[in-house]
Amino acid sequence: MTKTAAPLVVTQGDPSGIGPEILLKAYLARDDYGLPPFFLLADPAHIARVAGELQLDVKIEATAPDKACKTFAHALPIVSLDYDVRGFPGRPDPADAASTISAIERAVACVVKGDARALVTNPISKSALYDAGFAHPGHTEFLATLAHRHYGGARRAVMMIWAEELAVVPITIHIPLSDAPKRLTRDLIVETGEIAARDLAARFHIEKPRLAFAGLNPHAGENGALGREEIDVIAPAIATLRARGVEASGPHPADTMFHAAARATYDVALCPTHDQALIPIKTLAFERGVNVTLGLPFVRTSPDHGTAFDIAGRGVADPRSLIEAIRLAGRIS
Ligand SMILES: NC(=O)c1ccc[n+]([C@@H]2O[C@H](COP(=O)([O-])OP(=O)(O)OC[C@H]3O[C@@H](n4cnc5c(N)ncnc54)[C@H](O)[C@@H]3O)[C@@H](O)[C@H]2O)c1
Ligand SMILES: N[C@H](C(=O)O)[C@H](O)COP(=O)(O)O
Repeated sequence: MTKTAAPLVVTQGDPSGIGPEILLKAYLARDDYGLPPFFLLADPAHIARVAGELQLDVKIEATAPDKACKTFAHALPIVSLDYDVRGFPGRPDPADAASTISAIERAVACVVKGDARALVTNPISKSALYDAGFAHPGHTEFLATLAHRHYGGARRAVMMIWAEELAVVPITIHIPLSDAPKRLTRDLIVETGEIAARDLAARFHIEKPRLAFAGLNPHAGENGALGREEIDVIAPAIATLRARGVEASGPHPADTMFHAAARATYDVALCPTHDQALIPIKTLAFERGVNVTLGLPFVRTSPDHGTAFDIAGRGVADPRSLIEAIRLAGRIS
């Protein structure tokens, strides 16, 4: 199958979360949003159960990846994971962890083989997977490991959350906040900036991406009086990036770089810590934001929200972030 003709592959995510529901709703909205064909990696019996319970009138067809595009017009194509998924809404079950992990591994294998052009992941519960022995902090880091497994070489995956009005990159991701200053090295900042600049040019067709770096400390350190990371680590990394031809500015005070006029001056904001980056985007565009993994030899997108166990099974989950994730994966792959 040629890459552009191939469908997207979507993972089940945690089957006790809202993933199955928003996927069914996205399929029902496929024509309204002009979605490219996709298939789901899941247990067809479980997805049929969710559709029945939520009264979502979706025809489901178990199929193979090469039949998915044809099936997509009249039924939701599901490639079976070969697990009997329990997926009771709102109650993550350790017995389902293997199927959740398998879906991610198989989705990457599908993309590597050319059976799919890009992967879209439904949310996983990190703590539920950790309890089951999953050794990776999140999708982003796991996908770097899978890329290494398939393609070899050192692989670094960079998280970006994207919406029309703002794109953000957390430079450190799934680590305790107290560890972030220690992990924030010049090399990490330079590598993250180079990956972001390269993929924004290659995949988002921004000719000369403008990167804006946030400081770590209040007021970006106030010339060293409120912390020295800006002077000792972040500014030298920005200077290195500039010397390598990347358009980089900062370090900017993190609290004042997200208002509309400031946002107009850059294409992506890179922040030392996870929440510095994710709070502004999830405040501005929670229902539309897309998590995109940069730096990999394949495209992966995901909704910007999590498993939402508190509303799973109630039929009220908003599918728009997943819909935008599917659209973006189609656009940039
Ligand atoms: N891509 C991913 O796999 C991903 C992303 C973020 C969080 N998570 C995981 O999700 C779990 C729960 O995280 P959380 O509670 O911080 O965030 P969450 O996004 O699951 O939920 C936060 C709040 O937003 C609401 N919400 C989320 N998505 C919604 C939707 N589509 N429609 C309507 N309301 C929605 C929830 O009901 C909840 O009140 C955690 O284990 C976390 O690790 C996974
Ligand atoms: N850090 C992300 C967020 O808070 O939205 C989320 O946990 C997803 O991370 P992965 O895509 O690495 O699972």
